[in-house]
Amino acid sequence: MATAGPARAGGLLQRLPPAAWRCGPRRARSATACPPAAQVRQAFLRFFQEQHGHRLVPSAPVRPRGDPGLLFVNAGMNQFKPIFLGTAHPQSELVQYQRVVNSQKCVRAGGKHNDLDDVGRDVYHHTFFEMLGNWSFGDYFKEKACGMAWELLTQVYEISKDRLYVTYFGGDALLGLSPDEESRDIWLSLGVPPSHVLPFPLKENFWEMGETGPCGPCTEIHYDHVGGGRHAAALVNQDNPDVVEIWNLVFMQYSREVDGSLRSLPQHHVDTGMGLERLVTVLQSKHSNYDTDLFTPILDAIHKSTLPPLKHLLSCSPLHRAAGALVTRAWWGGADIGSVNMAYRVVADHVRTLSVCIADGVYPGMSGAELVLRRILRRAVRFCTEVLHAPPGFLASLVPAVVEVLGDAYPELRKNTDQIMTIINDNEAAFLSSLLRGRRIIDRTLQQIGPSKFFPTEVAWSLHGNLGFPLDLIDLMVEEKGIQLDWATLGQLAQKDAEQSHEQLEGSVARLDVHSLAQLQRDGVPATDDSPKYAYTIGQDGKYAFSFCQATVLMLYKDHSLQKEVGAGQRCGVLLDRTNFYAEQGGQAHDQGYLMRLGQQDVLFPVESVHFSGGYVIHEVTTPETLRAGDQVQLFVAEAHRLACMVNHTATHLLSFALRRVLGDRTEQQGSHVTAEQLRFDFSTKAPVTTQQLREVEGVIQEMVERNETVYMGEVPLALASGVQGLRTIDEVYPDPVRVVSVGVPIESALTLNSQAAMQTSVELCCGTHLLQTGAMQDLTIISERQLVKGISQIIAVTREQAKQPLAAECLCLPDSGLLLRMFYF
Ligand SMILES: Nc1ncnc2c1ncn2[C@@H]1O[C@H](COP(=O)(O)OP(=O)(O)OP(=O)(O)O)[C@@H](O)[C@H]1O
Ligand SMILES: [Zn+2]
Repeated sequence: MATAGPARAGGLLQRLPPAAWRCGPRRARSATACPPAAQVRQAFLRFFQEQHGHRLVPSAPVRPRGDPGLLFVNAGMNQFKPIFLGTAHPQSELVQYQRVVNSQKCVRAGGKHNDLDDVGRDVYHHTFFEMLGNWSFGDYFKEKACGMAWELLTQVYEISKDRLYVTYFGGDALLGLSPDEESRDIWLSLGVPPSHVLPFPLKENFWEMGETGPCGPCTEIHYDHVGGGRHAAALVNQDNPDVVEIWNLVFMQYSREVDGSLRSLPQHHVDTGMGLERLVTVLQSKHSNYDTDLFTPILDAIHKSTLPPLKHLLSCSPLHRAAGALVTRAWWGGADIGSVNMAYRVVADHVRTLSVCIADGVYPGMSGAELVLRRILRRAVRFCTEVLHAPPGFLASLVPAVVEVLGDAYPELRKNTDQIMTIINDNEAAFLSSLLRGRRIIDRTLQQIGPSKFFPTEVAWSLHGNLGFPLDLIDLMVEEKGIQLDWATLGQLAQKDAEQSHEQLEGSVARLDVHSLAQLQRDGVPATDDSPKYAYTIGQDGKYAFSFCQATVLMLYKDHSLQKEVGAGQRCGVLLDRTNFYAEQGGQAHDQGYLMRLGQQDVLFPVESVHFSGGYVIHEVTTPETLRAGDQVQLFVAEAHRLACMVNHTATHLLSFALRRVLGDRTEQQGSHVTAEQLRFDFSTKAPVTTQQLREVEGVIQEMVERNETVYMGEVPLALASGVQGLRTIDEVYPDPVRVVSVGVPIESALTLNSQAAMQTSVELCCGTHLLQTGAMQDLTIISERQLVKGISQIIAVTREQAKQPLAAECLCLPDSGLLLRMFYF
């Protein structure tokens, strides 16, 4: 399909005032005539949705779903990763996506994409930003993608063409990759002058998802903020604030293999991302993102309540940036004008990030994304207090300004404003008091070490780990006394930490890669029939009988490839036509057990883990003997372990219901994890939970257990289930049809229109395995309840015999983590 002409583009924006788009850099600069950011965002979405048949998909929360390698959602493509990897559930909506458009909340403040250090120093990198993107999943490719991008920028947004430069992949001899001449020629054919079409090497113009996985050449669009007929090609990709990348179009056509080689992907995809803040800066004829209406209300709010004057704030010349870089090391001792400007930018940026993260359920904490958020908060607090001399509570007071800017696009901010402010205030108070404590520890240590060049590494590491002190802050504090941190040793410790968490992540996982998944689909291998996991009954005596399951080995998976045979002593994934093993998902631990080859009763193949990927269940085993495709196996699930998981999973549903009953309807589940030993349940609550309330919660559960209520389970269309009032869902992507679990009320009654059942008992969307009657739970005891942060609590509970045992009194102290911990002794 040819790209739409100007007439259609004009039609697209017909509801926008014509003047709104007439403030390009070469036109009159009038703040009022500039398109507000909201219109810019809207025009992007409408262009792809209405003119080019894309489906509008809402922004995913910034807390990643099912991607343990990722701290925050950092690009629009994250939520579509299962499509690129081929792991999307065959019954999920994802597999139907062909053309998609969205505006994604992104955080780049840790992990691979970490722009934290640039924030405040330049005027176009933020820790939180919005990425506008359009996607093709096996649909259009390079020509249409470039054509639409060019049309949007030059005809709809009316950006002058002579300010735009495009880059393409210039090839890589080592990898044997030729230049992406296809993209180059497309740009030329669109009328971009050859002097504006520039080749760049792998580093700039080849995009990779990670060390392995989908990748491909990209083509980027850069904008020259100076213009005036100059030729700025030499400034492209030079980190020059005058010539900035605005849009990146990635063409996913390869996958990087473990051995470093590249293989063609089964399907070619387009993944694009344009920073809204940078685009709005261009369209509002500004030079700095902080000068646009995405930031000015926040900067005004800072200005109104702080003493230092707002000077040169919005223009960040290279000179200013250099000054900014210098003062970061100096401002601890006192403020200067450069750091005031930087402080405004840092605080405005960080309060946006904090607001968005907290609204999406990431709270400042002790590890992973939570820890990163805590550092962001502490960095913001330091700038507020040390540079802007703002009183406690100042940072949180900026949240309404953030909500004013972003609340229409992301209503969750409006919904959670109070909670965001409370959490920021609580954490600020904890930090300020730990600053005092840290200062005392540092002073005492300095007195004790006598004449020494270095500050003791173990003290610094512990201040860093336990009190959340940034190492550079400790460095500045000891530097005043002429002492240094031993950065070499600290670097080794940090490296060790990173390696450990990497190993934990990579360790046990047996997941099918994109090629194997595509090959299985190509070969017509059906998704694993795992319905036997639900095949169990309960006898008169209340005992559970699990049905027997026999299956055929369809394929083995080892060294990232599908194999027909695996020799003895090898660790591999076993793909069967059917299984009764529960694969780790939905917060429930995977089953344990073993496989046995038919007719060979003396050789057990213990199952170490069970994973689910693209509809296939993979059993991870270390083979005691050769295993081949076609072998018949019997499956033995460890029944006691499975039953314990079932008890605890059903208990989790009852707990969720009972908490809502006792604490009110606004109690929302934030996360849960069910193992055979215990259950963990995180939930939001307005006020701290009292001991009395916890006893009531246990009482509600006890009644449901004593009534030995039937647990009804069944599959229903997702649309039907999600419309039910009071139904418990968590922000997960559910398959369609979806499984519903209802306690005491048959599914049909629970889901009828106007049914109050979901308000009066536990009705949840859930794929877990559950008891058939609540009686087997016997008892439930909450063994700990603690507040993770104000507004979010975590309960750990045990059931059956364990619930009846008296607990040993134990006192847990967390070093100044801002956590309130309570243990209950029964
Ligand atoms: N930290 C950020 N703050 C604001 N916008 C960003 C940031 N990082 C990326 N973007 C925007 O998202 C688009 C796509 O992201 P991509 O990963 O290609 O950027 P990038 O190559 O990291 O950008 P840069 O090289 O400028 O840091 C960019 O073209 C830019 O407009
Ligand atoms: Zn569940």
